Amino acid sequence: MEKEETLRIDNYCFVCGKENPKGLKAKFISSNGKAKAEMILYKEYQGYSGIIHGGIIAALLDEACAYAGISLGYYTVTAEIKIRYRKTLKVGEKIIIEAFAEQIKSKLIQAKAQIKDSKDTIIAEAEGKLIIKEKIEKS
Ligand SMILES: CCCCCCCC(=O)SCCNC(=O)CCNC(=O)[C@H](O)C(C)(C)COP(=O)(O)OP(=O)(O)OC[C@H]1O[C@@H](n2cnc3c(N)ncnc32)[C@H](O)[C@@H]1OP(=O)(O)O
Repeated sequence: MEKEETLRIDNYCFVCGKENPKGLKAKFISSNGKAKAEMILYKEYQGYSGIIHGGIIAALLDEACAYAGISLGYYTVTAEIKIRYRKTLKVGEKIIIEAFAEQIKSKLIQAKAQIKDSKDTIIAEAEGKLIIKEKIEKS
């Protein structure tokens, strides 16, 4: 049987990679199944004029879910993610991205994430199903 490829982090993740010059460079902090990041998205990430592209919002929510899963000690891949876009996000607004994850089966982590603006208004929410690929070895 073919051996499964291991997941590697090489700092080039489009959302969080410090070395990806074209990435979003989001800085997540995470522990105990929770993840959080704050950032501002500029014009480079808009769709319609002045409004951040929904695909970028989805990527941030997905990443937040993954970080929440990582903080439980697992590398995962996203099997499913459902996004609810509640308000448009304006270019240049500060946002807070938060996620919460829990392991509900041996290979399945369920995660919820949301993005709020600085007035605490929910911009978008997500529910994700993450499949555990491997346990993170502590170095
Ligand atoms: C720091 C960097 C962070 C980066 C974060 C990036 C996040 C991402 O973008 S990940 C990339 C995008 N996602 C992917 O590429 C995933 C591609 N899809 C796949 O690899 C597969 O379809 C995969 C692994 C999701 C499911 O594979 P499949 O062969 O169907 O599942 P399998 O391995 O047999 O099953 C595993 C378990 O998961 C369950 N499962 C699979 N899919 C689902 C689902 N949609 N809902 C619920 N459970 C599911 C199965 O039922 C099974 O459970 P059990 O062991 O209890 O029977």
